[in-house]
Amino acid sequence: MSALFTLSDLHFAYGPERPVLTGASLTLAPGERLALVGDNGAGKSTLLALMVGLLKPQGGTIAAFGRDRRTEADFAEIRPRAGFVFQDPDDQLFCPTVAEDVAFGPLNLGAGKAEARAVVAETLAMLDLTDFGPRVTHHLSGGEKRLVSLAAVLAMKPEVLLLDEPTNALDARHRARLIEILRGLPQAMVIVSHDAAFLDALATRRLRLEDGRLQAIT
Ligand SMILES: Nc1ncnc2c1ncn2[C@@H]1O[C@H](COP(=O)(O)OP(=O)(O)OP(=O)(O)O)[C@@H](O)[C@H]1O
Repeated sequence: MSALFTLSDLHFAYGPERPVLTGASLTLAPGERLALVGDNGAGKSTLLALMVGLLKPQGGTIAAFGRDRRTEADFAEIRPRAGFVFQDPDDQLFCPTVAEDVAFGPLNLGAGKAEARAVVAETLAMLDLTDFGPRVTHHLSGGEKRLVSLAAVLAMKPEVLLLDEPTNALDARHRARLIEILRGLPQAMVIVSHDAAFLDALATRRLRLEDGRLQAIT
């Protein structure tokens, strides 16, 4: 089967002084749970942002879901299909309540109110967050916000998940539950994490980002 994402020879720098990516290439195949590791500041979050067009590479190509992607319209089309769970949930959640945050994506994709309500209930239940719907998002703990940001992305039923440090701020119980949930999902995913045991439990393949390039870890 063809790759979901193919990144070829990506070059990226935020400014002229220090390049972040200097020829990074990867493919993501259906069903893979690809771990992306590397030192702080290596460029892992930057790479995820490039995959969904939040940043534009200065060189190289990005193909996703069978087509080359260049323009903002190309990336607008793939963003709901490649759900990005940000490192910081405060960048993701902006509605007054949890239910509204989780409903936002489905409503934006054209779901009716009743359908969105059903997706919210189903997604919150899957993450053991059944009673969280009416909670004020802003008042949640860091770990709770992280789970709600995952719910908000899963509610869009993406074909690929891009997870940036998903275990940050999670206690042992929720971390174990997250492993169980992710193992049960059919989607291909890219997981950026410094949590080695978490990656051991999930990854089907690993890449290290070092000096701006990706290398397989065997
Ligand atoms: N908006 C920005 N403007 C300028 N430099 C940035 C910006 N965002 C990130 N950087 C720099 O780019 C480099 C790569 O950052 P990035 O967040 O992608 O690394 P990372 O591998 O995800 O790190 P970590 O493991 O610490 O989360 C870092 O040196 C960072 O300081």
